[in-house]
Amino acid sequence: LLSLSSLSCRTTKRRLASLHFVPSPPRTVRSLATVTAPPVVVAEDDKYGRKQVISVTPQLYDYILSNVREPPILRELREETATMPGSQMQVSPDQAQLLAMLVQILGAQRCIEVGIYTGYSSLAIALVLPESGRLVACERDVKCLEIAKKYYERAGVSHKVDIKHGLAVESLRSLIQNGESCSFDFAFVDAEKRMYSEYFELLLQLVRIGGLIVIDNVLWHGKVADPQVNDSKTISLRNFNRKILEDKRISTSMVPIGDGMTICQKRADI
Ligand SMILES: C[S@@+](CC[C@H](N)C(=O)[O-])C[C@H]1O[C@@H](n2cnc3c(N)ncnc32)[C@H](O)[C@@H]1O
Repeated sequence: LLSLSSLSCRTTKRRLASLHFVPSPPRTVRSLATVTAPPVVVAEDDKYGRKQVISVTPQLYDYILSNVREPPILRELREETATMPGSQMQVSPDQAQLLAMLVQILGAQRCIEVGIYTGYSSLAIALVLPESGRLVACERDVKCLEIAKKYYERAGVSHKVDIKHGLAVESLRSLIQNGESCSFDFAFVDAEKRMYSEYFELLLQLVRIGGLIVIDNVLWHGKVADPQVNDSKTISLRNFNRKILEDKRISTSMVPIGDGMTICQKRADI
């Protein structure tokens, strides 16, 4: 989804105002990318311990993308989706690569996705699942599903994807009612932002101990860190992030990739 590099200049400038650039403060984010300043910032105050932090400028983000191995079928889907009228955000190629890596590291057999859209992230997951693996993928929009199904077919992974058409919360509840609790290795959440807490609670039942729940958009275009922004989605995400931080049932890491992803692992002692 939205790269941090494409945060609005207003938000980004505010975020960067407390930081000291080397060698000199940029006037805009674009000037960082195209003129002189390197994408390295050093925090000035003790709070950050003068730590060096990489800021992902457009130039650096181009470089990151040039180092992503994106399968041609995924690239085609991404490009077709981007040209659709009113197109929504897909995960970015670097995010898709990370999701695929996590699935492979886990040796996952059973995965869940909440929010397929046209299928970019779900296809990235299905491509790396073993032949015996299954991805239960939830989506309410039938038109998006048509595109996703077309690409699952073309990629030869249709047999690995079990589409649940409808509201995701209902699909997740019916999996629990069918006795599938603790049977999934990996879950990815990228649907209605105000429902994240509900998705998370249901997925925590469905995922096994040691399994992962990955949540997208946790930085919400930087708005979660801006006290001036208080719309309902931003407040929900802020509350969700706090809830995750305090939740002793999981280990967690917030990763500033794409629009921000939190990786949670279900702990043994819940
Ligand atoms: C940001 S898009 C997902 C993008 C997708 N992960 C990708 O990388 O291409 C969010 C999707 O969630 C779906 N969605 C939103 N609310 C939903 C709900 N309550 N139940 C099921 N799907 C939902 C939307 O229709 C939309 O397709």
